[in-house]
Amino acid sequence: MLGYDPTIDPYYAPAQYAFTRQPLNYHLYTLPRPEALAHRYFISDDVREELTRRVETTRTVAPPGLNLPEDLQGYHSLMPLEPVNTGDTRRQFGNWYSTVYRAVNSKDGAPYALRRIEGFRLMQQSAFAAIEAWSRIHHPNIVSVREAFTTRAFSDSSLVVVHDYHPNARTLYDAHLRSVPPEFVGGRLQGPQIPQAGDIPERTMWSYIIQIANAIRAVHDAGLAVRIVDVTKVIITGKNSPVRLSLSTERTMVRLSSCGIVDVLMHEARADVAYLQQEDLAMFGKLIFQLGCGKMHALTNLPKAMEAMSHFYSADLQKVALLLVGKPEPRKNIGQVFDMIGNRLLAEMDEMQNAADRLEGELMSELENGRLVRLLCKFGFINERPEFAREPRWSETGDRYIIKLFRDYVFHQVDEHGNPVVNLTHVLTCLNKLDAGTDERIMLVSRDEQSCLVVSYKDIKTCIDSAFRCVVLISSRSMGWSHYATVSCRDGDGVGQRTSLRK
Ligand SMILES: Nc1ncnc2c1ncn2[C@@H]1O[C@H](COP(=O)(O)OP(=O)(O)OP(=O)(O)O)[C@@H](O)[C@H]1O
Repeated sequence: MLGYDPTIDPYYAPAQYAFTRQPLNYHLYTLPRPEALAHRYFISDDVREELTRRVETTRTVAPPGLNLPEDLQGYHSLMPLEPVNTGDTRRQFGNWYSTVYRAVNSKDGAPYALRRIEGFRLMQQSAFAAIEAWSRIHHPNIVSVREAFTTRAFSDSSLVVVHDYHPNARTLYDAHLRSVPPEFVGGRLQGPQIPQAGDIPERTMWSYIIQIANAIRAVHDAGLAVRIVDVTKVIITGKNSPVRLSLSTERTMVRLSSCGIVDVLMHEARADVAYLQQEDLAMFGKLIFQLGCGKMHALTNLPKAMEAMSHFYSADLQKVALLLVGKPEPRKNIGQVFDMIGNRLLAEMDEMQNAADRLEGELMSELENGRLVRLLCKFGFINERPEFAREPRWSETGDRYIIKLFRDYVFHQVDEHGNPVVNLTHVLTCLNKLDAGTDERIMLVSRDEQSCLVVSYKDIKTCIDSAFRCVVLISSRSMGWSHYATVSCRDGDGVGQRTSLRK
């Protein structure tokens, strides 16, 4: 591609385990595109990078020596999503040691997030009833719960709860409250980063509040309680960049993770749901104070926390936080939060619709690409086959000679000095016209300039279809498939014909 410099490699090193991968230039397609061209052929670089990173993360494998089970009740390829430590630094879930793994389900081949709680003994099967109730909740701001089981595969008695997997998810704690020591990035010293009150813009705070409140409402409406609304258990699962930088801020998607686990762990305690729902609200209020004040222990001194919040956030936001951490009372419920946030909800809706519009736009620019790839594959299958070399139809007097000439016309253009012309727009235009089979005529000239043919895209399309069907037929015969219906190796308009083959 024009301007492609393989030495400039936007190399991305995944955070968890380093591995080597082939350099991939994310901007490969975008350079030849003139800025003035309104129509864009490919999704934007930031979306492509984000999605590529997700795919890449999904395919990372666990380093050797972790001694993980090969099969865990139908899940394989376990990969820890957090450092697997021993000793004092081990990660805890309440009073239990816990680790989150990614694993692939053998039945559907999809990756899932498995939270393992160590040293758990199931006393009553009914403890899993809550998981069934949770698996019926499908909400954009809740990480879906799939199933739960106990296992001895880790050489102990563990509880495993399976959730949907969101590659590259980060907890709110990691994103906003974790202190980062000074470090060298690309040869430059950066940091330290110490979270401060007011670090998170008010708009983002409202977005978090609305999304989490929305999730809590769905859970309460289903007669359940979240039971753990915590900065380490709310994950950021994606970012929608602004439609236009000047118009809006980036919108971040957050989801409650770890749902259903406390219900199983505390099954025997049998607490009243209304009481637990009040606890959810208090935990939610605490989370707002933590994020607003930039520290975990914000609520140890409420007046000080309020003062810090008042410097950076509106009175409305403070009111919501205060309501939530206030005394539990029967009339207090998550609906009250929505009564208080009125207009902010509309702003959030605007952001969501803008984000949806933008993604739809991105989709539009990729819409034709699958079709063009299929066309290019057809081309690849039929062009330059040595077995056709002696066939008269591919010779200079044969009807399929135009496929060769057309290939040169599309890909092997040269300028007046004989230098290659690399013009993606020309290729895409030709392929689109070919796929549509337009009546437009073009002049195909052989390299030695001895032959010259004037043909329409429709003619070329017919030729390519016929040649491709011929290749498919020969290939299917060699595989023992008998010709069943309409495949024809003869020339003719193959448009709309279907191929069905039977062994
Ligand atoms: N459903 C999920 N999909 C993808 N990643 C997840 C999912 N749930 C959790 N994670 C990731 O797994 C890691 C560990 O999650 P965990 O909830 O244990 O957070 P934590 O910060 O380690 O909290 P704690 O200190 O309480 O252990 C985090 O990086 C989190 O982003």
